[in-house]
Order: sequence, then C-alpha cells, then structure tokens
Amino acid sequence: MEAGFWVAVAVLPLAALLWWWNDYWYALPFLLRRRGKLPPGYMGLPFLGEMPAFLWYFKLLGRPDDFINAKRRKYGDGIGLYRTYLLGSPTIIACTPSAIKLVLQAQSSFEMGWNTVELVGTTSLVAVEGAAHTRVRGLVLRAVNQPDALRKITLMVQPRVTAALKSWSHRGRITVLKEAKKVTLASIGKYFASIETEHVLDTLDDLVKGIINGLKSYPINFPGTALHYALQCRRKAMAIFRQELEKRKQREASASVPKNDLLEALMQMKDEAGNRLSDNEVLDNIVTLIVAGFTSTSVAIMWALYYLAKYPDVLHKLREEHMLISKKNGDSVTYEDIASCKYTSKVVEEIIRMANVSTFVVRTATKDVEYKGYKIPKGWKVACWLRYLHTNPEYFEDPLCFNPDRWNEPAKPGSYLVFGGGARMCAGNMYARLQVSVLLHHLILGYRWKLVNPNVGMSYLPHPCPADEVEIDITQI
Ligand code: HEM
Repeated sequence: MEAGFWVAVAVLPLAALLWWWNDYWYALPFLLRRRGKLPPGYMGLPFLGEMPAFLWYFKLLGRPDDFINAKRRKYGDGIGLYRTYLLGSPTIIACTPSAIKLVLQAQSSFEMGWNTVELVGTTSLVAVEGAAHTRVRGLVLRAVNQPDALRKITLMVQPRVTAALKSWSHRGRITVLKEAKKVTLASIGKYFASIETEHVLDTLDDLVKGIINGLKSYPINFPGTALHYALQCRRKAMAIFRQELEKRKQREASASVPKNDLLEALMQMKDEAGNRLSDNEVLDNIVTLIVAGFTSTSVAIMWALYYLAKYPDVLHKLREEHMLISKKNGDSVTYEDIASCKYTSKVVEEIIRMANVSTFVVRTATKDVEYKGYKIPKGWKVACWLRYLHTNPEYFEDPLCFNPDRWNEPAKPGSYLVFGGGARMCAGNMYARLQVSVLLHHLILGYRWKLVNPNVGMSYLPHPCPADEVEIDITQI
C-alpha cells in the first residue's frame, strides 16, 4: 500500500508533465513572454501532440467530425480557433468562415511554409510566394483551367473515358476507386504530356502515390522514412517528364509539328513581361499538377458512382438532361454541351461537397497575428478545417444528406471551400468538375450499375471512402 502510494507520487507528476508537455513547451513560454492570449485547446504529448486523438476519431471511431465537436464541447465555439499540435508542429485550427477567410486571404501573414519544399518542387506554384506565385499561377490557370484549355481537354479525355467504361462493363465487377485512378491518370497522361504507354502510366501511378504519402508523413528524412522515399519518387517523376521535354526541344529545333498538350503549352507560354518558364519551372509544375489532381479527381469520380447508385431519382433526372445533349452530338460531347447542363453542375457540386477530399489546408504564420483578442503565433501552422464547414448544419441544411437541389441557392458566404479559397484556390477546379461531368455523361447514357455492398462502412483516412472503395456490378445498357 505504502509502496503503491510512493509509486503514484512519483508517476503522477511525470504523467502530468508528459500529458501537457507541448502546452508547457510551446504555450507557456508564449504566455510568460506576454505575447498575448492563445486560443483555447490542448497540445498533447511530446512529438505526437494530438495525433492519437485525431486517429481515434478518424480511424478507430469513424466519426471524423467529433474531433472538432469534442473541442467545441470542451472549450465552447468561441471565435472558431483552437490550439493543438499536429503533424510535427504547434498548430492553430481555424474552423469558422471568418477565421478561415482571415488565413486564406492574408497572404502577407500566412504562407505555405512547406516542411520539405523539394517534395513539392521549389519552383512550382504551390511552393513560390507573392509575385512569383501570381506569375506562375496565371500561366498554369491558362493552361488547365480556362475555357480554351477545357475545350481541348474535353476532346482529349473522351476516348480514354469511353474505353475505360467499355472495359469496366466487360469485366462486370470492378472496384471504382482503382479504375477511376486508372482513367484519371490516362487522361492526365495524355493531356499533360501525350503519354499513353501503359507501363509509363503505371510507373507514374506508383511515383505519385509515393509523393502523396510523403506529403502526409512526419517531416523526417532518412532512408526508410516515407519522406525519403517520396523525394526519390519526385526525382524519378521529374526524370520522366524531363525526357519528354528534351524530345520537344529537339523537335522544336527541327521545326516539326508541336504536340497539343500541357507540356508544350507551358514551354511556349509567355508571362506579361514576355518571359517563358524555365525548364525546371515547367517540370516542377507538371509534377505538381499531377500530384494535386490525380487522387482528388479519382476520389470525386468514385463518389459520383456511389451516390448515383444510391439516389436513382437523381440519376434519372441527370440521364434526361444528358439525353438532350447526346441527341445533338452523337457520341462525343463538347465543353459547351457540358457547361449547358445546369442540373449536372449541381450534382457534381454536391458530389464534391460530400466527398470532402481535403479535410483541411495548412498555412504557416509569418508573424504574430491578432484575431478577435487571440494570437496566432509566428511560426505556428494554421489548419483551416474545411470539412467542418461542409458538414455543419449551420451552413448546409441536413449536411450529410446528398441533395443536389440545395444548389438551387448559392452557399452562404465563406461556407463552401472544397477547393480552398483566396489566391491559392484550386488551380484545377474546373478541370476536376469537367473530368467528372464528361465521365458521367458517357456512364449514365451507356451503362447501369449497382453497389455490391450498399451498406458498407466508411473509412476517413487518407480521404473519406467506403471501405470497399465502391465495388460495383456494371453492364452496358
Ligand atoms: C475534386 C478534385 C479537387 C479538389 C477537391 C481539390 C482541392 C484543392 C484545394 C482544397 C486546394 C487548396 C490548397 C491550399 O489552399 O493549400 C487546391 C489547390 C490546388 N489544386 Fe486542387 N483539387 C482538386 C483537383 C485538382 C486538379 C484536377 C488539379 C490540376 C489539374 C488541381 C491542382 C491544384 C493546384 C495546382 C493547387 C495549388 C494552387 C496554388 O497554390 O495556387 N486540383 N486543390
């Protein structure tokens, strides 16, 4: 008994020290130096911070929204900021439209602050800041996200989409996420660099997976870590596109016909001062666009098949709309056809809202920032919790219900940020919407499908996904 007492006396303070380690280490010095009041919260264990709680809610319980709801219950709604420690850094979580707006729009106070900038490419648009970002972003948007590019993309992706759908129905039973990744990569490979060879696409698939894992990993770089492997993957992906780029230069020298793809477009484009992108800028941005666009679009396609199988009335209305444009054009659709489908655009928006591909986006504070009496300290990360907006009944009525008609009215200001916001809003948002819509057009007119496991559970990491990755039986109509 006495021994037990003394063990408790020794262990309890140690446990308390560990339990609040990050608060003592990061929050206490901030308060002692009278730099201001920190948002409420708990920063967790040394090194791990609140990662165990995050995994508890996202992975074990399968109730991702309770990660934030638990904070709301404990600390109140307050100003929508909570302090924590995630992914190896002291972090402020921002979860109301006004707090998120502050972070995404005040570029001089918040920057990307990548832990390992080589992994996203030092000259890519996601890595550069200020005027350099505006310049590269302008060129990239022209090349992938504006009507001229979208017209070209619509035509280029269709043969890949129709071939993929045919092969799905030949096999009868498929896993949609796996197949959506293949068709998305085939479309990206073709439009980005005229790559059609299957083994090159398979290699790219593996390399992109490696890079994405590295982006989500702890920032520790030595052999055996995810980050180390990811950096190798990035170098290999760059090498594939460098080879293509060199071929283009030789072709340019021999004045033969240029290819009509993104690589060529980025090589030729000039900024306002008349300057072209350097070779490295072209390559960094191509790889970045693939990493940013590949999984996100594939996941959206997967959810499209899932929700349309679950909501036959929506599918019926969609079919009626697409039969009208199909009668006009036969097999192929144009960008203008797709843009004219008003109901489709609501369905696609609702699919992307429900998909919640990006739980949060991250910035780093470049100075101490005051917000409603609280401080966001310089050097801390800020996680803008986008998912919280899209699953919150305050902003979306019955938020977990799939209801394309909610888009008869626009979303409340600042509450719909699936593509982020401010100067770094997704540079491929129209591309993604288009890719999903084109696939839907050919799918709903030519095929019927049903879910093999309609009541399967959900997993939420690395992104929300039915546990069977949407297994379907599909046949041609
Ligand atoms: C449903 C599909 C997609 C979703 C949900 C999505 C989501 C997002 C979000 C939330 C951001 C903001 C990141 C931040 O603020 O840190 C972003 C940025 C970005 N996205 Fe997407 N994205 C999608 C598809 C695509 C596609 C298809 C491409 C390329 C073809 C793309 C390229 C980019 C790029 C380059 C940025 C960085 C922009 C910048 O820093 O200026 N995305 N995306």
